Amino acid sequence: MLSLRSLNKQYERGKSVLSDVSLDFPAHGVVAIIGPSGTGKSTLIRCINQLVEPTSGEVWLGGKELTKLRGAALRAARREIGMVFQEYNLVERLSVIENLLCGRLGYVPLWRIWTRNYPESDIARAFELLDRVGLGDFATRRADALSGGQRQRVGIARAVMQSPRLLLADEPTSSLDPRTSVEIMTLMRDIAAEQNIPVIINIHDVALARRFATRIVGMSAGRVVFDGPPDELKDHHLTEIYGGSASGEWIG
Ligand SMILES: Nc1ncnc2c1ncn2[C@@H]1O[C@H](COP(=O)(O)OP(=O)(O)OP(=O)(O)O)[C@@H](O)[C@H]1O
Repeated sequence: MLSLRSLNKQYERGKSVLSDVSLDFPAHGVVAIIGPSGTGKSTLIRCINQLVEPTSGEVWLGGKELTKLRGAALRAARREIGMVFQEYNLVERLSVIENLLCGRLGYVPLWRIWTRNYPESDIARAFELLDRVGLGDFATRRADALSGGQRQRVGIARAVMQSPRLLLADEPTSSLDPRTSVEIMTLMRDIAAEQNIPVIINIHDVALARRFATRIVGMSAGRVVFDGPPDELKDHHLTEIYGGSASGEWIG
């Protein structure tokens, strides 16, 4: 479904942030990408939807090479990839329901956005999704009056409004308390399964990755050093990914 071939990224000449990353992702399931800070996880996720342009290598989604696309063709391909952000990226002064409708931005003509004249079917879908993420009573509330967990629920619903074939999440729980983090991971896993799409999540918390992922990709210094199911991720892999740690407190 999604295939990364020999991806390399250098923001500065001679300094590789991603080195020869090749991964194939299936059409279902939760893949967690783990690794220490600065190891290139966000860069990898952003190379998938081309928010970051790889220095070399290929990204294929559903038979299309995204790395070759430009302009309107790239925008159309990006619509098929939903993204959930650590800091939610909501439009703070807009209502919750309008934030969801922003997920249709790539699909409806701009005049409809400017005049806030969305198709009835989009509005109905937005209300349906709001109910699904447990915020049915919050439609008219401004985004800046929500808690972090509620914001992330809106972020997830907005991403699903795009009708994506793939969901990416960049540290979606880093700003949340442990209980809310579990709720958000549960929601992402379940909603992706309901939509029949895969989800790829960058995550610092190894315990959450183990609990929710069907597959874990471990990165170190821009390279993939582990790729397998959670029960195959052993302490020596974690040592390779994170380096030696006396406390081992990150081992979930
Ligand atoms: N736009 C940029 N320009 C230059 N360097 C960048 C840019 N974005 C990221 N980097 C560098 O690339 C490296 C990898 O960053 P990246 O954000 O991908 O890592 P990460 O594993 O997601 O880290 P974290 O877990 O802390 O978010 C870092 O050294 C970072 O400083």
